[in-house]
Amino acid sequence: MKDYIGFLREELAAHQALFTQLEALLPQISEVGQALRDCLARGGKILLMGNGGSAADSQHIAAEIVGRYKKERRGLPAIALTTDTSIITSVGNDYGYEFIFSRQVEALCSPLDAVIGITTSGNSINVVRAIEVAKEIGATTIGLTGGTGGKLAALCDYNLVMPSNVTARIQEAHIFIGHSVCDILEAD
Ligand SMILES: O=C(CO)[C@@H](O)[C@H](O)[C@H](O)[C@H](O)COP(=O)(O)O
Ligand SMILES: [Zn+2]
Repeated sequence: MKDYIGFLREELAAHQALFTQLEALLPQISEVGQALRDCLARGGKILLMGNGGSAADSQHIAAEIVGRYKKERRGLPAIALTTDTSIITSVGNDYGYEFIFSRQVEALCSPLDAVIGITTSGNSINVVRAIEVAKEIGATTIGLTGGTGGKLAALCDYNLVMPSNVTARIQEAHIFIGHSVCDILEAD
């Protein structure tokens, strides 16, 4: 019987190498956590978006914030812009897929808010457009990307660029960051 252990060992080694490099990003992760605390303290909310696995990450992080991560506390305001299939299909159908997030930012975002775009390439056009609209509104903008950071890197107030070109590895690091900022949001 064929086994996959050699392959898995390589995947694990690549994951571990990336996580070792995350040490260098801890100051930036801390800053983003503080920016999100400031957003909530001034009465803002957190909007998140991404495609595919990053859509799942957006929902996962919003659920931690609205519900509970580790601590008993009041619910905090966060919305994943990836969940309303009526909005996504109508805006996608009537205006185009590239507008599915920007239209929601236009409708829901205030200058008090923070908007988090999650894209491993940094180039998903629907995320890029949404961040552009968030900037016009005056919200705090945060990009979680990989590789070179793509188009998003030039746009956001805070850019967390994972030092990898492999989508799966970048996503694994993104969810570590999502959990880390939840830790910071729940800190005393
Ligand atoms: O989860 C994965 C791959 O691990 C995929 O669903 C992946 O998220 C999709 O291909 C996305 O469309 C990639 O978009 P992006 O990360 O470049 O913005
Ligand atoms: Zn994935």
